Amino acid sequence: MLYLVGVGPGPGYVTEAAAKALADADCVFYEDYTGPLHLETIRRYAKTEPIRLTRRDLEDESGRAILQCLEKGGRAVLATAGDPMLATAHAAVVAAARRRGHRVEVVPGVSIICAAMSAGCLSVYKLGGVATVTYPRGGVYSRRPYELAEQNIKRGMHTLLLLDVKEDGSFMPPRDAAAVLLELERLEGKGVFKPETPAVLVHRLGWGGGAKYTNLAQIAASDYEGPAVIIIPGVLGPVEEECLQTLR
Ligand SMILES: C[S@@+](CC[C@H](N)C(=O)[O-])C[C@H]1O[C@@H](n2cnc3c(N)ncnc32)[C@H](O)[C@@H]1O
Repeated sequence: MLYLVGVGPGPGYVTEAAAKALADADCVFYEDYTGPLHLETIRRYAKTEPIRLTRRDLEDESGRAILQCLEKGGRAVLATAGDPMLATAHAAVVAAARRRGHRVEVVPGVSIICAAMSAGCLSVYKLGGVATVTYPRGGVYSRRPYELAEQNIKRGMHTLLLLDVKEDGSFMPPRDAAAVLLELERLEGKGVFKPETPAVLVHRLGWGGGAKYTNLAQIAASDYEGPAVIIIPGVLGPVEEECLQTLR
């Protein structure tokens, strides 16, 4: 049996279901490339030493170590930060295990997507598509955040932007993300990401950070560290507006 276990955005968000899955497992694997994971928390519940898997182990090797544990009849856990299935490619691990006849249970965790909407006072009813702000690869910028925000804004929807993970595993700081968005504006020129564009910055949630209602120019000049998300609000309702003013 394989359990995909989400342990939430930071220390202290482990659910009872997650704790039980960790305690009952014969093999505990974790990955920390889709979000920062508090290893001491995993160790507190697991009865075996957790084994770190890289993106390559999971995406190119199809999680072979996990399958080996399952094939010996063991109960395996793959623990991730946040929710194990939101904004990750772990559905492939689920599919690979099920194809081999193993049962799989997903133990949902508090996702940064939910946590950021809550901390940022924004209604999930108006959440449009989600995108990731990435560093240019080979000098080329992904235009996805721009295109998506443009569509969402036309529909009055909020745009939640996750931020890139660097090669060394560290998280893109918000100032770099704002700089990328302003550069996309320079390339596209449709007025989607202007310096004065209002933005909700949610940084290091669960790790002593918080939420701030600000704009892209101020984020670009800030020294907040990642991990973080930036939400570009759509049309605000009066309650959202009132609550956001408390985050200034
Ligand atoms: C690829 S997403 C994975 C989301 C995760 N599966 C979840 O459901 O929470 C990872 C991104 O979420 C954001 N993130 C993760 N943890 C965060 C935190 N504690 N506070 C703010 N943003 C966070 C960062 O933008 C990071 O690059």
